[in-house]
Amino acid sequence: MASTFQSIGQRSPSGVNTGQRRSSVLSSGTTFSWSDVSFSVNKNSTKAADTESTVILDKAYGTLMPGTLTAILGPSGSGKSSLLNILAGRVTNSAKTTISGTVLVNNSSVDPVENRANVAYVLQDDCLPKTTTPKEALMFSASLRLGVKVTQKEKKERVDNMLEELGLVDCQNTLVGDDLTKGISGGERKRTAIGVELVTQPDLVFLDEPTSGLDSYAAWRCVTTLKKISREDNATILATIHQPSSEIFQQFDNVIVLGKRGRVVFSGPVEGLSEHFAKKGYPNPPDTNPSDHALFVIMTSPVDDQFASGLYDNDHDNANGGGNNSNDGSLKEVPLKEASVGGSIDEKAAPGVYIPLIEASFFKQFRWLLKREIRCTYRDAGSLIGRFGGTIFLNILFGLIFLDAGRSNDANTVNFNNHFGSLTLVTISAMFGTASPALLQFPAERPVFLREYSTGTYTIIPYLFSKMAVEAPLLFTQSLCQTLCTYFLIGFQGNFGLFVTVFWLLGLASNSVAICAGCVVDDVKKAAELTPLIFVPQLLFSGFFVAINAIPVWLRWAQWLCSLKYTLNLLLLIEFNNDVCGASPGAQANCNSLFARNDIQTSLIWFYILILMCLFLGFRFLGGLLLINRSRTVF
Ligand SMILES: Nc1ncnc2c1ncn2[C@@H]1O[C@H](COP(=O)(O)OP(=O)(O)OP(=O)(O)O)[C@@H](O)[C@H]1O
Repeated sequence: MASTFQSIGQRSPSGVNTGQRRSSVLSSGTTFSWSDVSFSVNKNSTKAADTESTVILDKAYGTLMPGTLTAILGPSGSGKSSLLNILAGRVTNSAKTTISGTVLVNNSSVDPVENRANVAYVLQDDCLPKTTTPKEALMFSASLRLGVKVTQKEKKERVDNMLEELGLVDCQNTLVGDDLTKGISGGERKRTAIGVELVTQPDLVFLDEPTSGLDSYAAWRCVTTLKKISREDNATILATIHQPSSEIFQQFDNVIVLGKRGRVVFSGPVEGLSEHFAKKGYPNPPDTNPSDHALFVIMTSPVDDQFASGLYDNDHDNANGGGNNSNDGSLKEVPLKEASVGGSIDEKAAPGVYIPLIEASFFKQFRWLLKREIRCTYRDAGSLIGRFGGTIFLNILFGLIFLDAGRSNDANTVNFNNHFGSLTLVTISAMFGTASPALLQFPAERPVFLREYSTGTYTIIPYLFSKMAVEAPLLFTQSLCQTLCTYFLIGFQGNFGLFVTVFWLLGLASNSVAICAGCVVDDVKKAAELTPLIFVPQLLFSGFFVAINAIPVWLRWAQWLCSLKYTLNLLLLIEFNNDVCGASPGAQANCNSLFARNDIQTSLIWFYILILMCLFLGFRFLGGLLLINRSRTVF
């Protein structure tokens, strides 16, 4: 049961890593086949021998020929998406899942993970940036994914042709939008997602439910376009589909029907489906869509009867890896075991690693990403207003509540505590204000990154740099706004420029922590739930509620991870300088007590700055690693 994917880690017979051969090998059309593909889910998240497992796919097989459009059909939960994900290299063996089988590309055994870059994969969820237009999305994909041999002029032409072909000309300059922001329609969004992949003229295209959520006309139009592209570009296209109408079903050349117990019921030309069911004792009633009939039989007749009737014993038996369908729709046997000669089977091979094939240079990736990031930022006016409006409102409020608290540098302990308290609260507010936008936005943006990264559009470093290049000036402006609102009202006495700089450092570090958290969780709701876990410890180590010296020694190490603590150390040293503390012996005593309680030392100023920089860079680096790790198992 615990066998690994048989072809994992293998190279093609030529010794070339198949994940890096996008155009050279596949340009003349791709024959893609698979056999004995099994997938099971272990119930206890372990592969121990006694672990119960659920079989999702059992020795699935199929063959796709160049220039054909194939559908994967089956009842809900029959494993359509799982099969597509496995073939596209988006799912690998893990503690919870076991996958085995053989995948052949042009008769050479490949590891689907390494082969990822050769597959244009259109996800069920569109995963497009909401503040981009269809034309910009296609241009972004074409510019970064088509090699330097294609000139920018040709890329523009391809984009225009694709927009035309997909019927997106009228909405090419409308924002994509999302559930909350009105943009192009659902069908247009789906076609844009398809265009983003097809503009690179891939040989192999997989689509997960391209028609879901579309009305019947939009669905028909979508499938018709796919068929046209398969013919014109000699592309090999495979799509999972839910309950297609007769008109849509007839557009497909071939169909693979998944049935019960993870088994393949039928794999062959669309016209052969009724015949297969009739031969096994389930004749198609007149005027009934063969795909509806197939699903109806699978869902309603007793499973044992289905197996007893030989419904799953195809003419193209498993040993041969399934049937093969030529362009004219006729069946042709291809013995896959024979075809796989040259791709040795090594169960001990290391799991495949996806190394994206990047066509564009580092600077080109950075330039395009930066351009998009800037555009998305200024187009998302609501977020900008919320961010800066919130900062200004809150800090004016602090300023009014703590009005002149910073000017009372006398020996009075109450006044001193107000002065210290105002600085602490403004700093806490700065931490939340700079981290929240990233914490709430990044989980929503992450699927776009994962899709683009896994299709080799760009690498992680230009992505993180481009985000930083836009975020850093925004954080600086936010810090400046905050300081302007509080500094003069409260009457802080430290250096204004140093205040802004330290708040900015805090913003950079908090932003990194937020991005790191956004990499761990799946959605905005979970990110919001994670907020206390990230920020409450920061408050505990800030020295405001409890002095650092009062925290148990074995817990004090955690302060090293708290940017708030070092920001406060710096700000207290800037604010409670010689002018403030030296005003009277009482003021000096208060300052000394404050610094001693929180273990703050003037000689360590550069050390505190260094820690903040390390937190900023360290969490950013960790976020990058988490993102790469995610992209291995999730799209
Ligand atoms: N990683 C996983 N862990 C646990 N269960 C899984 C996993 N992947 C797939 N499954 C299960 O496998 C079954 C098939 O899922 P899959 O999404 O492939 O079905 P489907 O045919 O595409 O369904 P639908 O048509 O409803 O989208 C489901 O019961 C699903 O819960």
